[in-house]
Amino acid sequence: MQLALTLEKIVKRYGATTALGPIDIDVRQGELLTLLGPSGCGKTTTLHIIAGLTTPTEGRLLLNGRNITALAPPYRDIGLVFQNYALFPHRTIAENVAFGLRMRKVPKAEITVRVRAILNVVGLPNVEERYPNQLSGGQRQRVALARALVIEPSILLLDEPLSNLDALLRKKMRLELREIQQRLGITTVFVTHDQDEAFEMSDRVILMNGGHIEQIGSPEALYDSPQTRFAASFIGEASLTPCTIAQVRGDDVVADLGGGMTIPAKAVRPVDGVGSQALLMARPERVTLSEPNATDALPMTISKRVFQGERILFELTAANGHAFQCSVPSIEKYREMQPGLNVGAVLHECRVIPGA
Ligand SMILES: Nc1ncnc2c1ncn2[C@@H]1O[C@H](COP(=O)(O)OP(=O)(O)OP(=O)(O)O)[C@@H](O)[C@H]1O
Repeated sequence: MQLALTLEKIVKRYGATTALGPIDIDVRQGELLTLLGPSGCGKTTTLHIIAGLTTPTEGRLLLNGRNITALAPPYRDIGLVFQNYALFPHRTIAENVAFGLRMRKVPKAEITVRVRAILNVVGLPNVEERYPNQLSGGQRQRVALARALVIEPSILLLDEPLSNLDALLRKKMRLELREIQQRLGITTVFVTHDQDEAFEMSDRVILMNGGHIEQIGSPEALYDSPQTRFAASFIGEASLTPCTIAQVRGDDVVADLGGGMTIPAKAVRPVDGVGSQALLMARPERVTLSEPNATDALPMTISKRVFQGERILFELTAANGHAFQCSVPSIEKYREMQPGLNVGAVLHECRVIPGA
C-alpha cells in the first residue's frame, strides 16, 4: 500500500481552544477518502491544513514522502474545489481552467491542448468561449473540477463541492465525480456532512466528531461495525439499547435486555466477558415481522407507523418497554398493519458495542 499523504499528530488550536486533534491520517495512493461528520467536527479545518490555507499548531504533513508543513499553497501540488465554484466571472471558461497553468508558466500552445482535454474529461466539450454565468450550476462545478485537475495535482481536495446543487443534480454529479476520480486514479480527499454522498463515493470514510477521529473504515465497515455510540447513531438509522452480555463465544454473543429478552448478536470488538455492559445496535431494515407467536420472534406491539412512500417505518415496543425501529417495503401485507397490532419481531444481524 503506497501512501500519498500523511498527517502526523496534527493539532489546531485557536487560543486556548483545541479545534482539532491530535489526528493521524494516512491517505492511500489513488483512493477517495472522505471526511464525514457533523457541523464543527473539524472537517474543513483538516482540509484547509492539507491545502495550506490553515497552519497547524502542531504536527507534520508529508506529501509523497516530502514534508510540506511549511510550504505555501501554490507550491503544494494540490488541486482544490470549493462548494461555491470560485470561478472568475469576467473570464471565459478556457481562461478560468487555464489559470493554474498560466501561473506555472506553461507554454500557450500546451495550455490550449490541456484545457481542451480536461474539459472533455469532465464532459464539457465546446464551452471554452462561454462565461461562467452562461453555464448551469452543475456545469460550473465541472469547470471548477477541470480547473483543479488541469495542473495534474498529486492530490485533489474537494470541499463540499456538491452542496450548492439541487438534490437530483447532486445525485447525478456524485456518480460522475467518482467516475472521473477513478478513471484518472487521482488521490482525493473529500469533505461532506452528507452520509449518502460519503457512502456512494468513498473507498474509505473518516468519521469525525468534536475535533477527533471517531472511526476510519470502508463505508461497509462503518455501517456494519460502528465502534462507538456516536458512530452507531450518526451512521444510518439504528435502535440503540443498553444491554448486559449473557453469553460469549468468540465474537458471537447473547445480549440480555432485561425482562427475559435475549438477542443473539456479533460484538464489534472483544467484550469484557459475561456480565459486562454494552450497547445493542439493531438496524431497522434488518428487522422482520411475523405472527406474534412465531418461533424465534420477540413479541412486540406496533406503537407508531410512518408511511414513507417506498417504505414503511414502524416503531415496535416490547413488553419491557424497549422500542425498536423496523423498516419494511411498502407492500400490501405491511400497509395493513396499524398501531396497536401485536407482532413477532426478529432482529437480524444485531451488533454489540462493548462499553458504549
Ligand atoms: N478561525 C477560527 N477561530 C476559532 N475557532 C475556529 C476557527 N475556525 C474554526 N474554528 C472552530 O474549529 C472547529 C472545527 O471547525 P470546522 O470548520 O473545521 O468544522 P466543520 O466540520 O468543517 O464544520 P461545517 O460542516 O459546519 O463546515 C469548530 O468548533 C469551529 O468553531
